[in-house]
Amino acid sequence: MKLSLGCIADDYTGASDLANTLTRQGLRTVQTIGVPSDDLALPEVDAVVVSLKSRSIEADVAVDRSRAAEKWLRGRGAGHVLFKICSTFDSTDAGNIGPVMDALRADSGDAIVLVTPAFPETGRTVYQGNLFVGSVPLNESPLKDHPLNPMHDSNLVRVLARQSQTKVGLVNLATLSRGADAVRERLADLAAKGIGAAIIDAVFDRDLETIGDVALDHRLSVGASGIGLGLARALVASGKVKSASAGAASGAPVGGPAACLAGSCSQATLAQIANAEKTMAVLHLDPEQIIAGPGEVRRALAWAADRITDGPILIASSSTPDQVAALQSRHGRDAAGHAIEQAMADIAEGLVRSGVRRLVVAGGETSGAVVDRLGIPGFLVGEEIAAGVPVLRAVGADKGEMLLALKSGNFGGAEFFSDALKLMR
Ligand SMILES: Nc1ncnc2c1ncn2[C@@H]1O[C@H](COP(=O)(O)OP(=O)(O)O)[C@@H](O)[C@H]1O
Ligand SMILES: O=C(O)[C@H](O)C(=O)COP(=O)(O)O
Repeated sequence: MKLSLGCIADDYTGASDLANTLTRQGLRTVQTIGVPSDDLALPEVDAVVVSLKSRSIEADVAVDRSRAAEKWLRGRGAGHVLFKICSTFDSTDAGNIGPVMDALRADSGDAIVLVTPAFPETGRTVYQGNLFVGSVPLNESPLKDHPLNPMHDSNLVRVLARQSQTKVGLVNLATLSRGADAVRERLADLAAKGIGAAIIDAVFDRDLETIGDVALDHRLSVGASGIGLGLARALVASGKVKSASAGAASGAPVGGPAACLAGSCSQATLAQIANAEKTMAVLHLDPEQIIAGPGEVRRALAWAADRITDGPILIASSSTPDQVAALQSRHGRDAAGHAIEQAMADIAEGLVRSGVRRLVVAGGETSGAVVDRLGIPGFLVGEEIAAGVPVLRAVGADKGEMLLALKSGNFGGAEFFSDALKLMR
């Protein structure tokens, strides 16, 4: 297998988001969980997206795991590696985008790295280096209340510079609008001044195509699904990849009971949970009881056992920002987050043990905990449920056929949970 594109994603929902984009742009793509073991039978693909749960861990561990993934991808022929981060640049001043980028840039030999989280299809645009979520700057969006990575500065040149060892520059929209050669000239100017990374503006998909053209001159880029779209279109346009049908990975229906787990506390997910109350049984977990001990997991599994054969269920730990802040003040941000992630994994394990083979998970860190606990080594990309969220068909799992959807906290429409289950048969 000789890859045309290797990708390292810092969370599992972001990985499936990118795998979805690449697939729809005609790249045969597989999403792996971690660096695949040699005995994992991978299909002939153009791109591999290695999912890591590295967004919110210690920076040095994130660097080590990302470099191991890069080594595996380069070893299978990937001339270009995309470090996939969140379209809302989820990170803190302690990292991990900057430290991982610095390490991968050193490995790649690139003088300068293009960086953009733009993903216009989901309302993520960058102008003068400032990230907008819909019509508001990042620091005025719901991401300011993220439980683990609250975002308080929309200026990504500043944000990345605080995390990185290298100086960070800007390629603005005016330069981008003059085309790929103008971007190349700007990058050369910045690199000549010792600047090792450049935030690049992007507002429309056509901007991403220009970025993708230029990015392929390099061995590394950093960004979200938008730059993935640009890279994919550039690979196809250059003839380096023969565009495959954008069709979903098909397979036999899985059937059986279906369940949804929500650990995301995003505004979008809270609304989706409220809407799901109209179509399925919903259990709201008590976060305090989760932290207190295993009783809340046992209660959830007993609740599920009474209902799972009657129709889909949803179990949510999600709370409002004020409730999240109060819990964190009592127990600590990381401790609370970890405890709840592990409880969701316990519940997922119990549901699968009881026969669930169709599982929707809302939240990137939550998805990481759940998928790791289920021991699923990889996914094929199925139909798109909503922008950035595909149906995933597990490959290599020891539990037989499974369908999952790993929903980025901020993605999906109002009826996402029922929309997903309609496509997960
Ligand atoms: N009620 C709650 N209070 C505090 N933290 C919570 C609560 N429910 C979930 N969490 C934690 O919040 C974090 C949500 O992150 P994640 O799953 O990545 O969602 P998103 O995709 O919205 O970022 C996880 O660490 C999760 O365990
Ligand atoms: O928003 C994106 O680019 C990705 O889908 C992503 O990284 C989502 O992360 P989340 O933690 O699930 O919001």
